[in-house]
Amino acid sequence: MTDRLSRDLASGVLHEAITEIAEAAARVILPYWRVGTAVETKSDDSPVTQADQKAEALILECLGKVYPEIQTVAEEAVAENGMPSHAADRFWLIDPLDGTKGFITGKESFTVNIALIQDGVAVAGVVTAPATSVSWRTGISAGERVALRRRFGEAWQLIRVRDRPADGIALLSHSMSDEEATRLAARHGCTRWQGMDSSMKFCLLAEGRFDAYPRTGPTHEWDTAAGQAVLEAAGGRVLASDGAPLLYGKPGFKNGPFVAMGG
Ligand SMILES: Nc1ncnc2c1ncn2[C@@H]1O[C@H](COP(=O)(O)O)[C@@H](OP(=O)(O)O)[C@H]1O
Ligand SMILES: [Mg+2]
Repeated sequence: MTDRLSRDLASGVLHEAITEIAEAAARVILPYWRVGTAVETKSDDSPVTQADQKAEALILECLGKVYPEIQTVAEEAVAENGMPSHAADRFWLIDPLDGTKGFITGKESFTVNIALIQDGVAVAGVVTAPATSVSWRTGISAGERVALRRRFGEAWQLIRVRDRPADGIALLSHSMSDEEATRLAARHGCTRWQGMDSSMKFCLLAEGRFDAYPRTGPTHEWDTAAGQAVLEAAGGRVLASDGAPLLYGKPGFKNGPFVAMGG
């Protein structure tokens, strides 16, 4: 394809554009953090705040201006209007505030997520952590896809997964008991583990600070796509239970179990 989106994807312009949008969304979210923001409950019992809704509205407006022809699948729009019946060949997956439970209790590990899916593959993505003003994204260097990190306003640094040490450390969702977590980490060759909310887990693997993120419980595709794009660009992998890379545009935009790995 030789349309503008394809050219922007190949040149790196698209990766920079979605990062600007994610960082603008972070600036919308931050005033709602640690101020006792009101919490509503969605029909699936998960929490939502004005921060989620306002950040998503900004992201959809900005993406619509830059790439008007591309389908968007976004967490709060789905909660409001239902799941789209199909996925286009190319579409955006958007989670304006991943880790909402941690956000509400004042923790730092909540993120803004935007990913471009092409033929089922997460080909570009940005994850931004408003509380610490850090972004991780895909980019293009010498024609190759790379992973980058920066604090807002600072220069981008290339990041890469580390070779797995003998005493690897797993990152795990908080949604399990300590016994389950220890067993799950050991099953993936890790002697230690740490609990963490949100897609930041993928990014810390991409930076080479941790080694595996196994997930047995359900997630939606917008929870994982941007993190997977960053991790793969840093040399890592995200595998579904069939051992193949996790793909997107599945029925109900739902993921089964997966394991994300560094080096
Ligand atoms: N039963 C379920 N079905 C689908 N997704 C679920 C789920 N339970 C939790 N999740 C997803 O897991 C995410 C939290 O992951 P983690 O535990 O790694 O922080 C939530 O993101 P949100 O906070 O955006 O709602 C939510 O979408
Ligand atoms: Mg989420």
